[in-house]
Amino acid sequence: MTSPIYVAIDTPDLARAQSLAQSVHRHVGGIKLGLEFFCANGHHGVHEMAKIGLPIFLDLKLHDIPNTVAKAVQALHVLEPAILTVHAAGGRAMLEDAKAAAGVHTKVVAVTVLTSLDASDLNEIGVARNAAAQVERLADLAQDAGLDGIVCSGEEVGLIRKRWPGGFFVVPGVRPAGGAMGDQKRAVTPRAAIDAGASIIVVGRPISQAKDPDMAAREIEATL
Ligand SMILES: O=C(O)c1cc(=O)[nH]c(=O)n1[C@@H]1O[C@H](COP(=O)(O)O)[C@@H](O)[C@H]1O
Repeated sequence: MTSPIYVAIDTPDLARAQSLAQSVHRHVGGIKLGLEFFCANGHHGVHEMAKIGLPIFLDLKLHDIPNTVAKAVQALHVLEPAILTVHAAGGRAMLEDAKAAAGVHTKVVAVTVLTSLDASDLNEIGVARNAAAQVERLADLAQDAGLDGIVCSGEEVGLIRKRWPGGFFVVPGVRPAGGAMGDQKRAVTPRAAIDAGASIIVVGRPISQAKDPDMAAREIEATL
């Protein structure tokens, strides 16, 4: 069975990204490339990483007016990402246009409430409800707009899976028991995320900062 672990390759250094992906490629199901990597290496970098032979999750969290996002998604077609992220807070028209602009082989998923935010952060940006209620609302919008799924924390994925049984759910910010949280605030263990209904989990620093990234990936895989 394909591993549900997508390793987040968060570095601007292409050679380091290649070496990290090579070292873990037998124990992960895909590679997630985000803003840090893409701003430094662009299309060329994505093409180079695709040579490793794993699906590419392009996490650019697009969030702009519908026309701009649709044109950006079209410009990414040539990269044929397996998964692409947009922000649900961009609204219905932006979500619909992003999905329409994506190729048939690309899953478009909407980021709901970042896993680095808690209730007090939400309150500061004018969201009075708690994270779960806000994720629920944005997940309903994403489903209505025809997206493939959402990104949320492991604390909410069980609730959303019940409302949207066929959805594709990405859970980042997971931490092995006792692992350093860093900037993550709504983290669960990889196993808890999968048990609650995650389709895939995104793991960055617990693998990339480990002394032996391959061993760290294997240890996480063994818990699933
Ligand atoms: O869209 C994402 O992947 C994402 C959404 C979110 O809410 N939280 C989140 O941490 N991420 C990404 O998931 C990865 C988590 O990295 P670590 O905290 O190092 O495991 C990073 O690449 C983040 O950009």
